[in-house]
Amino acid sequence: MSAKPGTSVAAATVVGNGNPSINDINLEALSLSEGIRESPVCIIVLGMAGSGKTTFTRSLIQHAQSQFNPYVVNLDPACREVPYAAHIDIRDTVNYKEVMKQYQLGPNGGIVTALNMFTTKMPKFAELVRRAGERGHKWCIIDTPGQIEVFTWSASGNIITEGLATMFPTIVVYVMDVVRSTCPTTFMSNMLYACSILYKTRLPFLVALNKIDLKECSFVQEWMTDFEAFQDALEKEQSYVNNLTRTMSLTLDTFYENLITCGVSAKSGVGFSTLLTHLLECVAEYERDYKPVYEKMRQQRLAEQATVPDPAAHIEEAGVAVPLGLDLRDPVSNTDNSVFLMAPSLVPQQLDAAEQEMETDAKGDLEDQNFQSFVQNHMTAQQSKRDKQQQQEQQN
Ligand SMILES: Nc1nc2c(ncn2[C@@H]2O[C@H](COP(=O)(O)OP(=O)(O)OP(=O)(O)O)[C@@H](O)[C@H]2O)c(=O)[nH]1
Repeated sequence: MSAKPGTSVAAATVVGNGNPSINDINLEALSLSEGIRESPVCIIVLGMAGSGKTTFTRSLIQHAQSQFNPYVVNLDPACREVPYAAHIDIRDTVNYKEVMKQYQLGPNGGIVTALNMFTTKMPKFAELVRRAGERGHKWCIIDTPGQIEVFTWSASGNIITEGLATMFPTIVVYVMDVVRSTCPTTFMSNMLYACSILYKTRLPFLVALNKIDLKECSFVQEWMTDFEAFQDALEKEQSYVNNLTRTMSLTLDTFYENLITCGVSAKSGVGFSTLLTHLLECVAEYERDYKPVYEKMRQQRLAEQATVPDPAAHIEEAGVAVPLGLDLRDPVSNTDNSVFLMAPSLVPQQLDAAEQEMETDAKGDLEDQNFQSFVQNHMTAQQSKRDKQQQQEQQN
């Protein structure tokens, strides 16, 4: 099922290949200077590729619909289709394939750059989320790209997360595939990743143990709470990293203590009513422990924005631009095919099958004609050669 066209965030000018900064978000201009709003609560859905983020987002929307009327955002520029109706869809703003083509990038570079470009529209994005809150959307659910590191370790992921957290209550849901975590070492690496995201985002964190229709998640919860049980599981595995895993599990003890986990099946919808309760706990946690920190951050930003230095004043300190190894050009300003703002109706359509066939036929005809004239020329040349030979023989 494909989503209905979302709202396009692009409207402003193109900024090179995207050079966003959190300071670009002018809080005063966004009518967000009064303080962190109560709603919508932003729920950022993260997880390893294939863990079930998109399916989870769809289920969460369904379960939260009546109570929280979620506003939905898709930030994965590379997905072909999403199984829910997104209010904002990055694919309506940035043409990921065109980004790859124009900047000569591979798939991951394309996603990062597309996200960077989207982030240059962060003020507009924040404004849309604010207005959604005023229209009665109590939650804003944000689905992120398949490649988790693209979001968690990129400047733009950081700007989006931090930007939202300084304007709205924000929490992170980490979707974990329980089926893939049955091996203690894989479980441990997944947990280390979750832990690193927690430290990086500094936001309330909920682990959704997904796919419990395929595998019960009690073993994961047991490994988190009972060190001996995890050691026993580890003993059964012959791996050279066992010692490291053992040490890590001890280190993560404190992390587990404060972690909220919930078993769900994004496919069947099992566990979602409990998950909603946990999400509300996370919101309370944000209000209690995190809001003061982010409130302080926003005050600092407001103060910084009030005293914006004149860039011209520091012109002498500016360095000299060094050309990059790659030929990174600004996107061609071409109305036919720009990387920015490709609302579905504006995207140059692929030729349909009939048109392609006609084009192929026309090409075929031309090739035929060329070939015929080549043969004709060849034969004429041969004939004139033979005539010349005959003339010479007659003269002799
Ligand atoms: N059995 C079962 N399958 C699931 C569940 N959740 C997701 N899946 C399947 O897992 C696969 C990946 O799901 P997606 O929702 O696309 O996962 P994703 O994390 O968004 O994937 P990427 O964005 O491509 O990384 C799909 O085949 C889903 O049908 C679940 O709860 N149970």
